[in-house]
Amino acid sequence: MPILTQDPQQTPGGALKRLSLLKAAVLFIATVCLCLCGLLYLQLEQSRRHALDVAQVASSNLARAMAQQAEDTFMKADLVLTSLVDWIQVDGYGAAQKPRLQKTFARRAQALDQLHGIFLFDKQGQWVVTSFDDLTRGPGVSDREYFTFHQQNASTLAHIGPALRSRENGEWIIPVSKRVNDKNGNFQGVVLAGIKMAYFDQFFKSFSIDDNGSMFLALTDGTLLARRPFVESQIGTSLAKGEIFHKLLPNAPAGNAMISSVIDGVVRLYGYRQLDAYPLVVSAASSRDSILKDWYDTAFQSCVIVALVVLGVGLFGWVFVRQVRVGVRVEADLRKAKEALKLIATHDSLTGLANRRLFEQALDIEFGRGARQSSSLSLIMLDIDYFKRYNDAYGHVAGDHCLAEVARAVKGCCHRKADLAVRYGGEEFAVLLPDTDIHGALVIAEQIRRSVMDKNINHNGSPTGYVTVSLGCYAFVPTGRDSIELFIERADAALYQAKHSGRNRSAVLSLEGGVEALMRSDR
Ligand SMILES: Nc1nc2c(ncn2[C@@H]2O[C@H](COP(=O)(O)OP(=O)(O)OP(=O)(O)O)[C@@H](O)[C@H]2O)c(=O)[nH]1
Repeated sequence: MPILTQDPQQTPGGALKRLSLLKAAVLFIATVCLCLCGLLYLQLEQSRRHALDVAQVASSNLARAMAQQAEDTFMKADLVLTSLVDWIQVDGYGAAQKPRLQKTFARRAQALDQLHGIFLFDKQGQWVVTSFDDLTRGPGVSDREYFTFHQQNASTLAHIGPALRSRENGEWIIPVSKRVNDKNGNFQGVVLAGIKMAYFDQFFKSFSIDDNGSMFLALTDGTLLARRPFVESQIGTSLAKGEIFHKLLPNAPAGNAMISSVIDGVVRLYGYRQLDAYPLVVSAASSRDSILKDWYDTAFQSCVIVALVVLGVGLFGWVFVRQVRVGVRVEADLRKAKEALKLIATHDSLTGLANRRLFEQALDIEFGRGARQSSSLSLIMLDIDYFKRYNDAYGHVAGDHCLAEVARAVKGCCHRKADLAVRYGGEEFAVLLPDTDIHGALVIAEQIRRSVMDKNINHNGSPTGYVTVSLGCYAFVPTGRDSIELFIERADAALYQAKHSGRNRSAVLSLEGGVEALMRSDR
């Protein structure tokens, strides 16, 4: 009958608690690391957005300033052209008017910094009057876009054409022109104000943008008029397929977008704006790399710090988990050692059967159980016959072997889990049979007796020639006020009777205290 006395710390539940502590530790460390990474991500994402927002406001403001400047520049040229056209249409541009016109052209051109010059062309495209002293000679401008535009369009509004090189001095200019009509509205020529591209270049340079930033002025059809950085070969190229002209302008006349340039492929944050009064678009952009340069530096430093912290926490966690694992191992070893000690303390080392200490604990428990359940408790006391002679004949070592063999036979007849085989002392054994009446006890006693006989252990000192045992059985229903000593004494008395009746037999003690039955050996 196994006695379970468990230390709560050594139960499987304790091990489970350790295991869940380990899991909790791993979970906690993983959560801390994840939280750190999450916080870093949130913080970096927030600062990245902030940097982009600031850059967005800056590029919007820049685009607004550029739009204002471009509108002022072109409006002034437009006003000059309007007054000149009015004058020419009233007075004509005959030989008599030319000197006055030339002076007026020159004065107006000098008055506006942005103007390269003012030109009047007749309906064949030949120079009539210019703001320059010398009249240019040549094949004329009938091939120029602005000239053919006015030739073919009756509109008297100012026209801004693609940038071109002046045939006067080769300077890059943006042409602003107006149609000149006769009294009947027929085409009579074109007045042109050339706006210096250098003027815009100077204006663009007055803003501080990063080395990879860009600013440009373009027609609404995407034709590039002026750009910083200035690359001559790019002037006149079309930006129509770029995202600003292709996608953004059709939806909103002003805005911001992070896009890759169609000109140089650099990713920039563009602020763009279409002018209200003229078919022009301005844009200012800072490269993404320069906007985020400080952010990249901060992000790198933060990542290094967080990586070090995560590493530290991970290392600490690893050490902690290792310690817990070592603790679990040590605890398991201790548990095994304690179990071994308990086994030593409660079992006989020679036979492996329960010792008297365990027997007494079991008796205590079974007396209580029997009383509670009103069930019969049986005890068999057995003793090897003529064992002294066996020792004398074969020696103590052989005697020990014999004892172990008999113990095996006894143990083999304890079929129920609650049955307890005990080495009571010397060559005497006891078998405690809970919930068993005297008949059952006698059956088991006989099984033990036969089992020992069946082992056929030679014993010259015994009349039978082999080792036999004598057994005494006693059974009663505990009442709760019973004496353990009396219980053992009665079984012992039955054993005494079996011995004195010739050995190799089982005896039963009746409830009245007398020996009721003797069962002889059948061999
Ligand atoms: N080898 C060995 N002998 C033991 C052990 N314990 C007790 N004995 C011996 O068992 C013998 C018991 O002898 P007795 O009490 O005279 O009984 P017996 O010779 O078996 O005679 P009956 O019981 O009357 O049949 C003694 O000689 C003890 O020394 C043990 O652990 N090992």
